[in-house]
Amino acid sequence: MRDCGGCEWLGLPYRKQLKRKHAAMIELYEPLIGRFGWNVHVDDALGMGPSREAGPVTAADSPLASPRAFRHKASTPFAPGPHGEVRCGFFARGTHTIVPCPACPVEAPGARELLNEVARLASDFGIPAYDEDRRQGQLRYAVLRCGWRTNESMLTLVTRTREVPHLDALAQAIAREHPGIVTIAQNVNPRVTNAILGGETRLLHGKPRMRDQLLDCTFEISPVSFYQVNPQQTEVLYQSAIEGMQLREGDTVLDTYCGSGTIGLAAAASARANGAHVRLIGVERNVEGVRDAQRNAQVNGLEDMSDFIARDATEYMREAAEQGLNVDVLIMDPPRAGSAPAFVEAATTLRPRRIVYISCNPVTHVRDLEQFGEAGYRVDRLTPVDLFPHTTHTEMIATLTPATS
Ligand SMILES: C[S@@+](CC[C@H](N)C(=O)[O-])C[C@H]1O[C@@H](n2cnc3c(N)ncnc32)[C@H](O)[C@@H]1O
Repeated sequence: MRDCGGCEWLGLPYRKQLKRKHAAMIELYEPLIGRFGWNVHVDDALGMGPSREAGPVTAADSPLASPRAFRHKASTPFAPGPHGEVRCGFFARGTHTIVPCPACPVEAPGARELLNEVARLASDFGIPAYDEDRRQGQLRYAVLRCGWRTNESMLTLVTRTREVPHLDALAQAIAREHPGIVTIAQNVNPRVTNAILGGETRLLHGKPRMRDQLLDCTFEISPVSFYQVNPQQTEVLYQSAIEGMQLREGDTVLDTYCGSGTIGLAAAASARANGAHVRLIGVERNVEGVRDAQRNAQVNGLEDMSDFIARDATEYMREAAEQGLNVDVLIMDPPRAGSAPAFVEAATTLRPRRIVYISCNPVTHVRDLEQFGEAGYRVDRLTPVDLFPHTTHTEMIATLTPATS
């Protein structure tokens, strides 16, 4: 199982993992804190507790169980076997050699087994797996999303071309065996690339989106929209981010890099539950994500107070700064590359009362926070959240306010 190349810290006690992550974040953020003289320290890492109800744990808690079955997204590449059969598992690091994986302890129960069954059925239907070296064959990847608070799941079969003989029959066979799979989609990726998904998606079975729930909101997610992989810890992340927003009646909240709208909508719903009504604007460049966000606003009864816009976030911010848009609270959650200097410049021109900056890459986080520091913002809170137990990755939340406030 360890041949898969994932979960490099699986053998390390969870307490030690959390301590290491905390120590690594202190080392990374201390020069930044020192440079601006901010009165802030890096909080203890919020680790994964035994359940949602029990809440997060830190290294100080006892006992600390090692998290299991927390990844609600599982994927596999496919490759042809010596007899033309479809093989699946993980690519051995740096190669196109498939390492089989009968079961995975960190994925949702049954997820890996289902992906293995897809490979077996594809072999039975004679659908050829894609050969990365020869660039021939059809079936490239399968991506499975499993609901956390629902029993729904969604399977995406990624193929090299649109026309694939027997693909519909494969989808129907999977659906018959697994009624919980409410969506089976085909995604077409003809490119020579390491990216899993291509630009075209079509429905093979069921409904276009699956449903899940986070922080008492319901979210519909389509096959190509972003949705966090560890829902229990996503709630911890969002809850901590919402606390940092300190929303007030009448606030305008701008949720940038908003994916399917999950953070902003959860924040608006939480404010509403506390009697405060906010206006929400979400910006995301993935059109499918924006469509999901608009539906999610409706599903949660927030459509009258929210707008979602399909745009590049930096372009949107530049225009918003030129037009003097009123923004009270800014949420940022960019991909690993971080934000852009022009985004940060526009954000500081808009001068929101609070900025909550979530990052899956602390290195680019520090880089962007430095620019905020130079433009007159200070960091008031720095919280690591362990979204990815057993790996070296740490998610960070920074809360910023204008230094003169
Ligand atoms: C880390 S995800 C965060 C999504 C969402 N906040 C959540 O919690 O599910 C980053 C998102 O930024 C989007 N994105 C990446 N670059 C962007 C850009 N230049 N402008 C707007 N959105 C972008 C991606 O499509 C993705 O949905």
